Amino acid sequence: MDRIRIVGGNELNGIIPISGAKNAALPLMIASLLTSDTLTLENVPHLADVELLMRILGNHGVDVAVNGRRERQEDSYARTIHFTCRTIVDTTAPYELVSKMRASFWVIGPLLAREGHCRVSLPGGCAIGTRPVDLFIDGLTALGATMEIDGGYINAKAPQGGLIGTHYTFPKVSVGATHVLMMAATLARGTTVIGNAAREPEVVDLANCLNAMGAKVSGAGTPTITIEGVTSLSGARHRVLPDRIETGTYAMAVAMAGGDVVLENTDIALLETALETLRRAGAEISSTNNGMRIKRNGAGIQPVDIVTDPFPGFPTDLQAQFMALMTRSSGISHVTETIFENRFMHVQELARLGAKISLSGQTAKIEGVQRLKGAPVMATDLRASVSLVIAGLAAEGETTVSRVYHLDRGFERLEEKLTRCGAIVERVSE
Ligand SMILES: CC(=O)N[C@H]1[C@@H](OP(=O)(O)OP(=O)(O)OC[C@H]2O[C@@H](n3ccc(=O)[nH]c3=O)[C@H](O)[C@@H]2O)O[C@H](CO)[C@@H](O)[C@@H]1O
Ligand SMILES: C=C(OP(=O)(O)O)C(=O)O
Repeated sequence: MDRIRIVGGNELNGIIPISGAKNAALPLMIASLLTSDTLTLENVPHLADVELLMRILGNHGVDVAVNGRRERQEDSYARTIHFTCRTIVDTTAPYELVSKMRASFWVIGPLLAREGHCRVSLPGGCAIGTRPVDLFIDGLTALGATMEIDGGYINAKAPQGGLIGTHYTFPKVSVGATHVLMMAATLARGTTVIGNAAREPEVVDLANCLNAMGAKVSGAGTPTITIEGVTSLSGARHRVLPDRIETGTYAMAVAMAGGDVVLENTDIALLETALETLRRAGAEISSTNNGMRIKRNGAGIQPVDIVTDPFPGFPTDLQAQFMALMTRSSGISHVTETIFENRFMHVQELARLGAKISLSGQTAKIEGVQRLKGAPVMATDLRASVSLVIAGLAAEGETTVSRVYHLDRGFERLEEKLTRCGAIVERVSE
């Protein structure tokens, strides 16, 4: 199994191209199930999750054609991919595939809307909490579907004549359930109003794509989304928005290691809360033509408290990375996780590098230390794994991160992007 080897101590200087967002690409790809025409997506990142979803969609009858072409400059490999689902050949999403990635469960919305029935395995994904699917079940039930759990699967059935528009307010904000209800409602009869919807930029990206396909979605990006059902959707061409979590991750890497880096093909407006937090921690951040520039000022890293929250709050997907940064701050900081109940597995791994972190319920107290020292550590989930890389960049000596498959789910060519900026990071195969 591969490991990532990091020799800490080098500053980062140069340019890092930001990829298309994994968390936007996945629902956008799933939207291809809603039409018999071709959905063309540009700027699709090359990630394990994307490849797995291609296989899952292929199982349902989606033909996937990849136009590997180099965009803009040699270090950008954003792909344009055509997804065509003339007919749905299989309405079952099997356990073997869905259990590997949470988002693959989201096929339930389009399959139900287009075919009127489906059988979808309960999901797997990062082990960061129990991650139930009650909101999906309640939301789709509100659209008239019958939902039944049977042998680890959900059997979903739309009423005769298809799903029916409804008013449904989520009791809790869920990104995935918002994606699914929005997709399902595009082909429902009548108007659906979703209350307490997730406001994440990826929800807006999906709504824009659905509208380009002929859907009538308004209000995405606010807590109330309105969808007027249409009888069919057509093909479209859509560009996946930049990955705000990858952007924030590299910004934190620079804040940690020091240096001066331009993050290209991204947008500062996608992660204002996280960047404001980084400024308070001592980073200098400015907007550029097509991205941002980040420098660490001379004052070192200041301690800052954060609380994760749905967008526009501080993203849970940057919590581990920020905690890694705080391990080297000049004081005491607190990180409170409010989205997932078990998203602190990086704590014990950061401790192996010499970090001082104590946990009390959903809050971690981090006492900044003068030095971290390299050690073998283990990736436990996607964002935790990259937090260990960030810590390794500032640790003395060698850090090796095992279970790199977590990292490959969401970070495209991480070693290459960091190495080009002067870091010593390499993939070692055993
Ligand atoms: C592929 C993708 O986009 N994944 C993101 C998505 O995950 P995902 O869509 O799975 O996360 P949700 O927004 O649904 O989860 C938020 C909270 O709602 C709970 N919940 C969710 C659904 C449900 O039916 N019942 C329920 O209780 C979850 O357990 C969690 O506590 O949003 C998360 C929160 O920003 C991110 O960390 C993930 O990276
Ligand atoms: C938690 C994540 O992904 P997933 O929802 O697919 O587990 C993530 O992207 O950080």
